[in-house]
Amino acid sequence: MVGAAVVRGGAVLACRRTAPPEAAGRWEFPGGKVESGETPEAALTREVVEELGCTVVVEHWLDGAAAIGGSHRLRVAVVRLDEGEPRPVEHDAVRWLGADQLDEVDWLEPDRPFLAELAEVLRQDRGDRRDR
Ligand SMILES: Nc1nc2c([nH]c(=O)n2[C@H]2C[C@H](O)[C@@H](COP(=O)(O)OP(=O)(O)OP(=O)(O)O)O2)c(=O)[nH]1
Repeated sequence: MVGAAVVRGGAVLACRRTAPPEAAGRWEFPGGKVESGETPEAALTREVVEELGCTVVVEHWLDGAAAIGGSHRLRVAVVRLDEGEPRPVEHDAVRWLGADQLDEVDWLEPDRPFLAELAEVLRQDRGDRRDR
């Protein structure tokens, strides 16, 4: 599984799931399964088009991988918006969260190990903007 941390202006786009019932209302990175013959980067950009209707460019992968269930693992990459404005297709809400707001939503458990490094990326991103 791959997840996309869409970063813009020091904030990341968190998306609220609608299914299955035990995950509905909880927050995640847009993404999904890497299909056979597909690179993780291609899977990520495909899933973002499907779920948010916009294109992204993969910047870098965050450290580590989180176990999902018994047999899957989740990797998360920082991505940048390319064409279009993200709008939820499958999710019922999206929120832009700054570094200090990441704990304001109830993330799916496998996403949590990525949040500390992501907070650093967001702080850096905000700093870069101020310098411009
Ligand atoms: N997309 C996504 N899935 C996550 C995250 N964290 C996490 O535990 N998961 C789990 C929930 C699901 O069990 C599984 C991904 O399911 P999914 O429905 O989004 O992906 P999929 O590829 O099966 O679905 P689809 O896009 O092909 O319809 O990974 C996350 O940040 N993003």
